[in-house]
Amino acid sequence: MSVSVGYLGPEGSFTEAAANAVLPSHKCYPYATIQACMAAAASDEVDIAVVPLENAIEGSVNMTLDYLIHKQDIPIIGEVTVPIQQHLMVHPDNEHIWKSMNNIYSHPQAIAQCDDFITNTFSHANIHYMNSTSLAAKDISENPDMDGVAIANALAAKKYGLKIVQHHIHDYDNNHTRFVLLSKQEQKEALQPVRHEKEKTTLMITLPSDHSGALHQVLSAFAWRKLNLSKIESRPMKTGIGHYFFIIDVDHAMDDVLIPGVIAELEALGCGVRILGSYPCLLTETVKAKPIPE
Ligand SMILES: O=C(O)C(=O)Cc1ccccc1
Repeated sequence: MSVSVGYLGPEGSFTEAAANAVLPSHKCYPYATIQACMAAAASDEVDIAVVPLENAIEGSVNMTLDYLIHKQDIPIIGEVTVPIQQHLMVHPDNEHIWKSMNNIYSHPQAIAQCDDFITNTFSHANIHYMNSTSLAAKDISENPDMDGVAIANALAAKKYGLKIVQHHIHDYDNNHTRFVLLSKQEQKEALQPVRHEKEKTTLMITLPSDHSGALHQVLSAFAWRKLNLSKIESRPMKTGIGHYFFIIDVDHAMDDVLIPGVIAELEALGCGVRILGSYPCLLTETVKAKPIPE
């Protein structure tokens, strides 16, 4: 059965590439912002939303995390990590004058991933933050007089007929972004053909106020059960200085014993616990091998 998939558009974004990599045979629909894409999944306009959550160079995509925490409780049903290559591209009319152009357009994460390159090569330029890298590429392609360059991926350059003038301009080689799949349904059928390496559970935890050693006790609840944590991050509760949620990724699927045991222990400490999802870490290159003929 085919499902509908929303992604941060327009076509040619990194998010579209991630969505196509894991759900290649499903229809994908572009949304102008991360929030609009998540809202589409919350209102059942699409079955699954694919949005960026974390980048190896720049850290969390706070927009995504905060929407999940504060706006809509849409479970994480899968994650996929993909390599990210940033390139500098211009309208073909401007191929030979790109160094003198005065405006750089891209998504804030892409701008941040290329900070050294921008500082060294474009210190004179104005930076324009766009909703996505592909929107930046599209705008440049439609406006040769914009006096600008875009930072985006090779797919966007191809799709919008732009000329890549500098390849691989991200500051660190190992540039990866982790995208999450969000859905109100489990979507077992859609995900069943996609191989995965392991499972994770993401929890949002609030500490009891003014309780010394509370975070230490929270971490002990995972430690003595030998549950490995792959991420811990604090995000503001937005209720006052010093009020934080902790978002914790556990390298373990929701089960009947260990994770419920942790949650019960944390609640006994006075913590609030919300499960943001328990989900497979999907592998991109693989759609399940064809069955061997009998
Ligand atoms: O702007 C895009 O193309 C996105 O999909 C968001 C993004 C930006 C930079 C790195 C990874 C994802």
